[in-house]
Amino acid sequence: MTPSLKLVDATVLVNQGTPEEKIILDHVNLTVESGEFVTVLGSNGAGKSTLFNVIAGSLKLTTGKVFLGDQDVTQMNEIARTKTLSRVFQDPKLGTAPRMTVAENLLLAERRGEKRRLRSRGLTIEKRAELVKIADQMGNGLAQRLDVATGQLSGGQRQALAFLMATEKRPELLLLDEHTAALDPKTSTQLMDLTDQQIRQQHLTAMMITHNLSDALAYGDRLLVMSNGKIAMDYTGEKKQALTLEELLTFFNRY
Ligand SMILES: Nc1ncnc2c1ncn2[C@@H]1O[C@H](COP(=O)(O)OP(=O)(O)OP(=O)(O)O)[C@@H](O)[C@H]1O
Repeated sequence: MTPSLKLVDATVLVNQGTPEEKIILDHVNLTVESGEFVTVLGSNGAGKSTLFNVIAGSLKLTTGKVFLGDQDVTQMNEIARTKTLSRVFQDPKLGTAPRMTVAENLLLAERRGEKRRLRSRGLTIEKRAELVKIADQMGNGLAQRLDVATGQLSGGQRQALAFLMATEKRPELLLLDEHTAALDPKTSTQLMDLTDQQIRQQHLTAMMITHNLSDALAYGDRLLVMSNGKIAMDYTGEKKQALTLEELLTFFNRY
């Protein structure tokens, strides 16, 4: 089977030719198989967001290649890549349109990567029932707020909506960029459980950046640790299962 993601010698050099020249992604080779759920850890400035940015196309590689499925997307811009991948950010304001209602946002997400414009008359009784069902999966009152402008939602509801929008139309690759970090512990746990459940049920390929070591251990079937723009550790299968919090802490104290 074709992997969902392949990075070949992916390198980003910034401020080229100046005293501030720096490699922020250092010859990274990474293959993520279809259906894998990968958690990504690393200290501040380790290169986690840079890794996601080059995958999503918001940052161009200096050298190397990015493949999504069997397609070489190295030269493809960020918007074109949204046909294949979706991303949820830490900030609940990103990923949803604040003046549009929850229902309108969900309708828009159904058409991710397509050129067709949103038609408000598209919300038939059947469609509404379908959206209620989708929003109800969160169990946080989102389903009762379909006609509310997204800007009026609580941070947790908005982040749940952003997650649902990212997965409503099945992405080839789902990028979760500290998507629970801005939430209170209870809401964060709720969204993390929903995340895991959706990834498993829909057999999604997902990568999740987190600073929460326990979440990185508890979720996913592979764990990457980034350091200085490189993948310093890559734990899969039984090695990931056997990994302990103490070992991870020891690793972090060393870097
Ligand atoms: N466009 C850019 N130009 C110059 N330097 C950059 C650019 N983007 C990132 N960097 C630098 O690259 C390094 C890695 O940043 P990155 O945001 O990927 O780290 P991170 O692991 O996501 O950190 P955090 O946990 O703080 O979000 C940092 O030193 C950062 O300042």
